Amino acid sequence: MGIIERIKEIEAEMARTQKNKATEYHLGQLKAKIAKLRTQLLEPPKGSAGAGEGFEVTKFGHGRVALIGFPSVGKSTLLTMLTGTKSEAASYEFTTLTCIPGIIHYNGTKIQLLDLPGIIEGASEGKGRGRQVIAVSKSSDIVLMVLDASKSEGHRQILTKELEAVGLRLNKKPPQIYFKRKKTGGISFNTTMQLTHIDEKLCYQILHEYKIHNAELLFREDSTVDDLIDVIEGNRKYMKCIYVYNKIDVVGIDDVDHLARQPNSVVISCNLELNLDRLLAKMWDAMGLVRVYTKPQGQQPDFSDPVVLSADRGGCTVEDFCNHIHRSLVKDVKYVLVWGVSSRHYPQTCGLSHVLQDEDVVQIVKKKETDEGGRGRFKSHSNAPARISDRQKKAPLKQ
Ligand SMILES: Nc1nc2c(ncn2[C@@H]2O[C@H](COP(=O)(O)OP(=O)(O)OP(=O)(O)O)[C@@H](O)[C@H]2O)c(=O)[nH]1
Ligand SMILES: [K+]
Ligand SMILES: [Mg+2]
Repeated sequence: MGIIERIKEIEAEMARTQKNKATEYHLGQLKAKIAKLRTQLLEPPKGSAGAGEGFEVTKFGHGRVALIGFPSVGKSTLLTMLTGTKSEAASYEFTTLTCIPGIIHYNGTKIQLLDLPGIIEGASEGKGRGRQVIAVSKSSDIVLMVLDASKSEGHRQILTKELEAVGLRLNKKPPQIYFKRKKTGGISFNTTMQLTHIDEKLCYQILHEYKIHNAELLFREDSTVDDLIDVIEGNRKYMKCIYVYNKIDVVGIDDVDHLARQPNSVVISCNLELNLDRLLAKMWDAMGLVRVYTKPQGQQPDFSDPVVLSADRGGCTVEDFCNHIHRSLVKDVKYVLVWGVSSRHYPQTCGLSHVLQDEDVVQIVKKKETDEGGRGRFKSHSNAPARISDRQKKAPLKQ
């Protein structure tokens, strides 16, 4: 029996089983069995180059966004509208057969948008080009799930289920469970609060299913069996997703209003060019990009070419900023001056661990540069230099 048949069989057994206190251990075990099989399914078949075969597109720009959706919801039309790159659109399904990249220029940054073939129910099991599409979406920073506003609302759940089946978790935080495998010592089970969905016995049973007999387990929130399985599997990807309801030109105003009020959702019409600016703004917020402008000593900041950082990709500290400019820079940095949202004074003297925010201006002061030299040139910025040297005397900067 193949893996997919085995998953189907267990799913059928779960559907047959009544949910109650007596069956909860058995159901938990079945869930773990399915999770294990799904992980097996994700491993590329022997001899192939991997699940994303034929779909690889070189990463470009400051972030990557994937368009996921059923066929003919308007993904290609949207790519063409937002990037100017022409991706063929037509009224028949499966017009797009591969991955087509375009670039969005927004807020001085470049964001790579990927058009993909439509996926269908069963994509996670390899139907259509599901596996390749999913591999590409996993490589992106956020997902735009494109939906047809005139079609069933159930499509959103079906797609979410497909993506969950391959380990993608949309708009969810990683479970607050500490889990560490050990060589010896048995299972240590601890919680910081009362658990209402899971108990010690069930945890042991799940761990047993994974043949884990020595581990440390600490629950920091009221977790579920699914949370525990996610943590044990360890291969889940947590991503932000915006639900994009397209074709609002063909539905009534009440429906549009209803869809627009769903969380993480935006309603658009490619045909009428409605609300695309709102979509871009939401996308920008979800990506959490941090633009940092470099200010050479004694000169105006360079606002044309920001260093773009991201908390999800590499981090947003001063150290990350320096590494972005040059790998060897960090060791020469004495401190930096920061103007902007993240600074308490204008400017604030900061060390490498300071976390920068969008549109901060940063000036690097290197170790060999004398304070004397800096002082003269800082004059245009009020009394900044005097404050800096005073503070330095009092509290040495943490590096
Ligand atoms: N009414 C209406 N039709 C639209 C809109 N956007 C796209 N369409 C139409 O929807 C059809 C499908 O558009 P595509 O862009 O090819 O859709 P797709 O999601 O890329 O489709 P596949 O590549 O086949 O998965 C085309 O006939 C488009 O003209 C819209 O905002 N309103
Ligand atoms: K189409
Ligand atoms: Mg298409």
